[in-house]
Amino acid sequence: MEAATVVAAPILAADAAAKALQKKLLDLELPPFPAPAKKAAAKVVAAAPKKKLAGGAGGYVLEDVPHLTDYLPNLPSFPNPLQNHPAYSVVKQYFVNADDTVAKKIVVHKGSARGTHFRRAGPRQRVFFQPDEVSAAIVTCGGLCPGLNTVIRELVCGLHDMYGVTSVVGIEGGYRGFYARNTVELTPRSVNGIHKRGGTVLGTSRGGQDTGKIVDSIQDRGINQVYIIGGDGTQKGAATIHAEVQRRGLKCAVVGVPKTIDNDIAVIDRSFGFDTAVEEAQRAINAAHVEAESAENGVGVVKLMGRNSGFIAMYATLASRDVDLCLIPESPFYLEGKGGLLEFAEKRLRENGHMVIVVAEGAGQDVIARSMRLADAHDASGNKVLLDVGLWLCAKIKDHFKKKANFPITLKYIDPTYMIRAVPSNASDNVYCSLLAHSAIHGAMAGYTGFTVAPVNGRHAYIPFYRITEKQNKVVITDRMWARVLCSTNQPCFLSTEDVEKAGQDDEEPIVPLVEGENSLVKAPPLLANAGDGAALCNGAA
Ligand SMILES: Nc1ncnc2c1ncn2[C@@H]1O[C@H](COP(=O)(O)OP(=O)(O)OP(=O)(O)O)[C@@H](O)[C@H]1O
Ligand SMILES: O=P(O)(O)OC[C@H]1O[C@](O)(CO)[C@@H](O)[C@@H]1O
Ligand SMILES: [Mg+2]
Repeated sequence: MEAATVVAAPILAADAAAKALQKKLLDLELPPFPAPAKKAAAKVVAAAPKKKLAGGAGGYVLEDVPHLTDYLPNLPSFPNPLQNHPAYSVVKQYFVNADDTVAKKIVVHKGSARGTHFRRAGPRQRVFFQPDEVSAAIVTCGGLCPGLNTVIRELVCGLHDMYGVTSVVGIEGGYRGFYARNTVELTPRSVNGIHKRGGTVLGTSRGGQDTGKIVDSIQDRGINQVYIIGGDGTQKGAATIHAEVQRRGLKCAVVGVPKTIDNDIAVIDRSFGFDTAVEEAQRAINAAHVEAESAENGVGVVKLMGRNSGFIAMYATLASRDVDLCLIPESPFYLEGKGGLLEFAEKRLRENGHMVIVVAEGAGQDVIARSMRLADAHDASGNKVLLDVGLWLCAKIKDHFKKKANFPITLKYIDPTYMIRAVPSNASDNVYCSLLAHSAIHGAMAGYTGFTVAPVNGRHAYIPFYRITEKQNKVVITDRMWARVLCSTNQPCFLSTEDVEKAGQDDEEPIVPLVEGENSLVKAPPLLANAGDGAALCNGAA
């Protein structure tokens, strides 16, 4: 059962809309919390999340996150110990204002509603945990990602250095570690230097998410802050853990820290480790380019990670500028015939004598499955096991040119998939991970729970789990960023009008093209006035 969603009202009808909204929100109040239950008897089935919405003038909507006092109304609060911390005492406005929020959408028009906002992350004046009362646990789940160790380190050190928390344990081997393994004690000393290593010192896994047993373990061990680092699957697991913790009436903050090399988590700006992965991918693309350039009709093929979302391939392509063709899961392609991949490869080789192809591992899965008549297989977490698009593509290209008289090619295949995620995070990801960990700690100490922390439009925010898990972040192929890729590679877009229409169907808000004099504020300069063809093609680039 899902609570009603509030629709943002236009700014012109602000007051009336706000009143109607307030009335709706009153109806959405959480029901009184049931008496604390002991343990779940059988398998836990998560209830649909109750949305916590607050409305304001001009169609403003706050999609708030749960707070421990929602179901434990008499919890005492304490002054934040940070205000006596020598490092922070000089900061003029260290605590965020109680009503600070972060806008989901920052490009607006004169008549736009203010729209969805999230609670701003950061330290609060009052906290709901005494330092010596906190018993924190950290777990990492899903695939590896650069920066995991940095987040672990900063959670331990941040809790210790900012709030004086000394009891932190690590759960080993992902979700199943809660009930199948002992915990490891984490201290600033034991985690010192781990940020310089790839992987996760806690270990990770897929599958094994048994909510009942996990919450039993949380309850039995007296854990009252859980930091869960992982991707979309992990955040879904965290949502069910939070729902069960709340059902049992436990004073335990459940905090999600989003991790995904694929950058496939919705709403947030980008996920940690992504920057490092793109940088690492450059090394493989460079190698492919060198190999291709040095051979007669050299073809370099690089396969990069990206199960359902092609961000790594897209950004690596844009960064490199040596790529002739970028294939991602979101953009279908075909091999044979007019406008197909093989025709393009032939043309590019005739023009340049070499070419580089970057392919995301999730690209072309339908085409391969059809050609091989294979049944779906899934991993322990339920993710589809991918067919090897890299090997398949190489075989198809080789076959094609073998049949051509006087067109010998030299093809080199580079598969650096695990190499780009098993490295330590770079400097920018390290700073990002540190801030993320701090924001997570401030939220938990302030009593917030059931949230994922991440930057939204450059500001850290607390985002309800349902917002993060309801859909995956994907490359929008009708957006300007993908156009920039096509513009830089000059590859065919492979799309029919039907494909383009279908691609636009998932867009959250309908795109209204600006028409000069009608809905545009500024009279647009004529295209090509001061620019070359390239600039006109990429017109509108932000
Ligand atoms: N719908 C779900 N509900 C509860 N738990 C889930 C769900 N989906 C996945 N999980 C659990 O979350 C953990 C991680 O999931 P998964 O293997 O899909 O990786 P992820 O967190 O999505 O990270 P990534 O995809 O970046 O590797 C696993 O232990 C899995 O069992
Ligand atoms: O082989 P594993 O560990 O299941 O991970 C592979 C998957 O994990 C990811 O790196 C996401 O974390 C995907 O890009 C990739 O498909
Ligand atoms: Mg995932």
